Amino acid sequence: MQGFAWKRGPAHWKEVFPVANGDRQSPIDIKTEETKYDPSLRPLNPSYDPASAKIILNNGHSTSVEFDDTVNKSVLTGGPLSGTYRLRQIHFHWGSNDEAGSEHTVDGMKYAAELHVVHWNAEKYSSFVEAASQSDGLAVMAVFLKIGECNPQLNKITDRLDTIRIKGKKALFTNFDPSCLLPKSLDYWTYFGSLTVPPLLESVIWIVLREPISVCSEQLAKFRSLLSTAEDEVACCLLRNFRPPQPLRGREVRRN
Ligand SMILES: NS(=O)(=O)c1ccc(S(=O)(=O)NCc2cccs2)s1
Ligand SMILES: [Zn+2]
Repeated sequence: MQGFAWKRGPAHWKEVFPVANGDRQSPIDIKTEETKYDPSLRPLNPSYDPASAKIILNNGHSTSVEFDDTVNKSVLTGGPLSGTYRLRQIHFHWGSNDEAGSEHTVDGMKYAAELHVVHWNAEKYSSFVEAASQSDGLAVMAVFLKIGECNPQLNKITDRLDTIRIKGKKALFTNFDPSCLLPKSLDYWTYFGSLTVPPLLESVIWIVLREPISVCSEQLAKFRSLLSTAEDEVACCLLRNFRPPQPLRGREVRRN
């Protein structure tokens, strides 16, 4: 059934995952005038070991780089977080053209794409799956990709996509520190939300960086050339994979 919900798109996810209508769903539109400065928020402290990177994968819904999360080798601390969150994977969201593709929006503005750096609370929970069902289980750092200059760091990912075009394909991918995809400033907005894909679990502390990184059309075209279909299926390109903004339901968005 999950595959069916996926295929019919975000508007139908509530038929299989009723939490889609929950009161802490993601993404959201960030209305900058309504964000609240919080002096208790600390600087973000990502600390990643490039040796943690393991594989690059096409799961049919996005492309991800998966990391070794069996030990605290690559972690995120600081910011709004209590304790140490372990790096699990990174992935991207994009659209069918350069005018849309991000999941979060800023005062209604869509960026061309969005990078998600996914971490889990390994201090409190014994596995990623357990953490993913807890209100403080996951921490996802979101980075906007703004159309402009080609991003040489992003080429480390886009140059490998032709080897994982088909859904389910994976390839070795190591010696990669995702900090190379972060902007100069680590200033952020933060709010309590959810996974933006099924099962839409409301277990994510979102940390949205305010400064975007650049991406060019040619690099985005490589993401769109990935297939959402497996070897034995009629080929279908993964042209878009972003969920639109969801109701804020009274939540506060804080900034450092
Ligand atoms: N867009 S997003 O950052 O909200 C993510 C998308 C996929 C994520 S995952 O790879 O961590 N799996 C999430 C899970 C699947 C089953 C139990 S949890 S996180
Ligand atoms: Zn995501």
